[in-house]
Amino acid sequence: MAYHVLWFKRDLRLHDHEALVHAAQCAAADGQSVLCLYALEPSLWAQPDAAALHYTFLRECLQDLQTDLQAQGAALLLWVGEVLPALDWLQQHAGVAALHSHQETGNAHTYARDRAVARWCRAHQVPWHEQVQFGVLRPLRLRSQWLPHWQAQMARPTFAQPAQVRWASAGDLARGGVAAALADPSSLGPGAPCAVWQVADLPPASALGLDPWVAPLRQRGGRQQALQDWERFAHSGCAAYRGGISSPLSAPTACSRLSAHLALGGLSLREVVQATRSHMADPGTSARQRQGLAAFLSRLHWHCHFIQKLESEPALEQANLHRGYDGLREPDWNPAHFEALMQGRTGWPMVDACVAMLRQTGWLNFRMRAMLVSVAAYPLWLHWREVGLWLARQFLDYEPGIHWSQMQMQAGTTGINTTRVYNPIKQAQDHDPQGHFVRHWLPVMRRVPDAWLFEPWRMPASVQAHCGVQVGVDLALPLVDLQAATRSAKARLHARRAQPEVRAAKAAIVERHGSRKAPFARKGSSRPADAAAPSRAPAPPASGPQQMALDF
Ligand SMILES: Cc1cc2nc3c(=O)[nH]c(=O)nc-3n(C[C@H](O)[C@H](O)[C@H](O)COP(=O)(O)OP(=O)(O)OC[C@H]3O[C@@H](n4cnc5c(N)ncnc54)[C@H](O)[C@@H]3O)c2cc1C
Repeated sequence: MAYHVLWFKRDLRLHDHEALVHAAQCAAADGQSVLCLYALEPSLWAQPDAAALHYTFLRECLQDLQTDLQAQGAALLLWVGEVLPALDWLQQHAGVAALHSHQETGNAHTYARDRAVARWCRAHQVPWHEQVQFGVLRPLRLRSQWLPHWQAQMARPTFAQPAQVRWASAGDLARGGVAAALADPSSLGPGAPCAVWQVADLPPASALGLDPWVAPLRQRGGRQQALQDWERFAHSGCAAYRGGISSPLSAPTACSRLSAHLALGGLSLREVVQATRSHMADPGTSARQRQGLAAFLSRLHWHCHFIQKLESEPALEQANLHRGYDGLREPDWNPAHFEALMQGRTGWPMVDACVAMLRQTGWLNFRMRAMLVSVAAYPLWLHWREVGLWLARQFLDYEPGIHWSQMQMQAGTTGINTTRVYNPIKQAQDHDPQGHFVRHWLPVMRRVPDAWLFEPWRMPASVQAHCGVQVGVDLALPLVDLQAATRSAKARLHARRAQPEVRAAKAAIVERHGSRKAPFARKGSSRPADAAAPSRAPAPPASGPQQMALDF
């Protein structure tokens, strides 16, 4: 018996799972069964953006998936090894009628792996049916096609889990010899992969070579948790969304906290978009909640808008989007600055408190992420790539398409965005005026008097002695003079930007990656433009400062 292999990737759910629906239809048509496969690929976990934090969350997602599959009588084959040997092995022991999955816009490693899988499928004449995940278009020939595509994808009805699926059950696999062969390690070859049937039997993070640190206050993964998080946001959090998402004090509850669930697919983006719209249309939803949901909906556009950039330009994970910025920061890499940033010892309390929060929770709101990158990229003059790898390992919701596009945008190397520099002292004054946030995450700041909250390094020796805080010992001194270093960084960036060849190359980037239309009809409106007829012609590319303006 050959199987329709349903390869789960970052789509760990059964609801609104197009690849599952398609696999079930194909299996029903040719009298075969659907075999569910998840491959825990050691090579992927060896990449510099991987962390035990992600792995722990993944296991929780897999656990929910396995429970849901078991309730259907389906087995989940957990292959601990690379995908190609898994396919080889299944082909040899059972036969692969077809491979079914969602399209993935991942990192360079998964991109190369998917190309290898495509070659394998061609060589073995196995059809690979890849379904669209998110509102990302492959291939995107014209950027103006993107918004209509996003709208059409989000308007499609969600896929209910098919009632009748011929699943490969544990019993079928045992009878077909697959389970028995898997139980016999010699059938898998020397040194190599193994397969388990229970998530609990997956290897620990250390076996994958991962640093064991896992943020103790992180969010939990899995479909059930994702649904609970959505319910919390839809019924209480969203009322505080507008106005609440900028301060790191209010953001943890005002934001949806759905990003990690979207990254591993515990929720489909479409189901979130549709649930948001129906909640907005519900007469029981207050005006304040509706405003919050409308602003949230705009972020769901941005989700795919940014992933589309990586889909269209896979190199942006490693190289400047605008190659005219090559060599700008590279020669000046300062390991001491980077180390101090990672340790939360920059000397700017708001920055150091964010690093502490990130380490404990695996999450920061958008503004604080942007501030961290801005501090790294301007006054500390660090190249975005290493900083981005470090942050990728800290963010529970690491999504390569959003992450690398944002890293470059905040570092000023896209060539099409206005330079945005976040002053960490001003951010503290605006978003943590009483110092509740910094004092929570940096206990030493609790001893610093209010008058010195924003610039504690200026405390006179007598004040330091009085409050028992020695600057340079208990609190780091700022690594550089903020104003002077920022001014010099901006001047260097702008000098590069002014070069004729750099200016000349900008238009092509706007054409390929620029946003075409703000998701809102006008600023302040609670009516999302995406509610308009999808056939409306998109506006011409924006190239001014509003290009990437986010309505914070
Ligand atoms: C340097 C940097 C790196 C980032 N890396 C990631 C990442 O790896 N993964 C990730 O999901 N987000 C990333 N973001 C975007 C944003 O900070 C997070 O999506 C958001 O903080 C997640 O919390 P939330 O789900 O509560 O967001 P909400 O505000 O509730 O937003 C809902 C969803 O919209 C999307 N979204 C929100 N803001 C943005 C944005 N600015 N750009 C694109 N999509 C957005 C996310 O999918 C998010 O889950 C990054 C931002 C910056 C500045």
